[in-house]
Amino acid sequence: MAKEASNGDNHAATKPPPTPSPLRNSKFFQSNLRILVTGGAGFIGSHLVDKLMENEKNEVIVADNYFTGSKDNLKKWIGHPRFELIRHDVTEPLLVEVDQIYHLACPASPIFYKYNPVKTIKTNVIGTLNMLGLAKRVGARILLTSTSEVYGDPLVHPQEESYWGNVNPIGVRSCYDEGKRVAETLMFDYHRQHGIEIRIARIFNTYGPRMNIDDGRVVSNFIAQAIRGEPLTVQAPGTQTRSFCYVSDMVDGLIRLMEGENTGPINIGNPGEFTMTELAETVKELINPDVEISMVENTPDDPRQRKPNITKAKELLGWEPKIKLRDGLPLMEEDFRTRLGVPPKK
Ligand SMILES: NC(=O)c1ccc[n+]([C@@H]2O[C@H](COP(=O)([O-])OP(=O)(O)OC[C@H]3O[C@@H](n4cnc5c(N)ncnc54)[C@H](O)[C@@H]3O)[C@@H](O)[C@H]2O)c1
Ligand SMILES: O=C(O)[C@H]1O[C@H](OP(=O)(O)OP(=O)(O)OC[C@H]2O[C@@H](n3ccc(=O)[nH]c3=O)[C@H](O)[C@@H]2O)[C@H](O)[C@@H](O)[C@@H]1O
Repeated sequence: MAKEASNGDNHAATKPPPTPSPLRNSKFFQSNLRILVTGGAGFIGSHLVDKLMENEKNEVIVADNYFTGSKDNLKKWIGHPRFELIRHDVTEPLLVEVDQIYHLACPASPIFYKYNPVKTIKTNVIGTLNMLGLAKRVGARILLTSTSEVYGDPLVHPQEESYWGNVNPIGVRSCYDEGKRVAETLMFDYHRQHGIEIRIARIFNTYGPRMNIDDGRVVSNFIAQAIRGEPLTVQAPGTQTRSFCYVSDMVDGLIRLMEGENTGPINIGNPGEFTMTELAETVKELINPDVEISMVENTPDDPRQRKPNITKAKELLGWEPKIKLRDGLPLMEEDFRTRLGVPPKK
C-alpha cells in the first residue's frame, strides 16, 4: 500500500486496490505496460510521452481533445507500433485497458482556462471522475497533475504540502484552482473508498520548448516577444514572484512519483524564485538585449508570490531539479524561432 506524504490526516484506503482487468491474464495479452496519458498532446504531456516511449516495454495511449494541444507535438510517434493517439474529451467516459494513467488533460494557461470556465470545471471534475472510474474498472494506478494554484494567493511562503491555501472560491481563476482542489478530493475519496492507487503532483510553473506561442503564460510570452523584437509585457507591479521548472526536470519528477510508493500530494517544482521584472531582464539579456520592457495592467487574483518547498520530493522521490532558469531559457529559443519563422540573429 502506498505511503501517505501529506498533511498528517488519515488518508488510508479502506479497501485493497481493485484487481487488474482479466485481460492482463489473457492468452494474447502482451507483457508491455500500457500507459494512458490524458492531455498528452499538450506541452508537458508531449514531453512525458517522449520519455515514456524511450522505454521499449511501454505502450502509450494519448487521449486529447486538442483544445490547447496539437498533433504536431506528437508527430514523431504517430504510426509507431507502441503508440496510439485518440481524439477524446475526458468529460466523456473512455473505455481502454491500461495499467497506468497520467491524467494531465486540462487547459493550463490562465487565458485558456478562463476562456470557457464552465468547461474548465467540467474537465477537472467530470474528467477526473471519468479517469478514476476507468482506474477503478481496470485496476490502474492514476496520477493527477494538480497545481501550485491550489495554494491560491499563499499566505505561507514557501508553500509546503501541508498548507491548505488561500483561494478565492468565486473569482475568475476559481474554475481552475477550485477545479483542481475538487480533483484532488476525488482522488483521495476514490483511494479511501475504492482502494484506487493514486498519485498527486502539485506542479509549479513549468517552461520549455513546445509551449504555445500565444499561450499567454509569462515565459512563452517573453521569449516570443524577445524574438519578435516587441516589448516584454511585465504585468504590474512586477514584484510578484514565480519559481520556474524546466520541463525535463518536471517529467522526471512525475515519473518518479508514479513509480514510487507515495500517494502525495507532492510539490514538483524548482525553488529558484524570481520577480517578473527579474525574469524580463533575464530574457532580455539572454535572448535580445535590444528589446524594451514595458509595464502593463495585471489580471484579477494574480498570486503575489509562489515558491515550492520540495523537501518531500527530495526525501520521498530522491528528486530535485537540475536545470537553472538561466540555462533553461536558451533551450527554448530554437523551437520558438522555428515556429515564429524568425531566423537567428547574425
Ligand atoms: N505548465 C505548468 O506550469 C503547469 C503548472 C501546474 C499544473 N499544470 C498541469 O499540468 C497539466 C498539463 O499542463 P500543460 O502546461 O502541458 O498544458 P497544455 O494546455 O499544454 O496541455 C493540456 C492538454 O490537455 C488537453 N485538454 C484540455 N482539456 C481537455 C479535455 N476536456 N479532454 C481532453 N484533453 C483536454 C489540451 O488539448 C492539451 O493538449 C495540466 O493538468 C495543468 O493543469 C501545469
Ligand atoms: O504553476 C502553476 O501552478 C500555475 O502556473 C501558471 O499560472 P501563473 O503563475 O499565473 O502563470 P502565468 O500566466 O505565466 O503568470 C505568471 C506571472 O507572470 C505575469 N505575466 C504574465 C504574462 C505576461 O505577459 N507578463 C507577466 O508579467 C503574471 O501577472 C503572473 O504574475 C499556469 O498557467 C497554471 O496552469 C499553473 O497551474
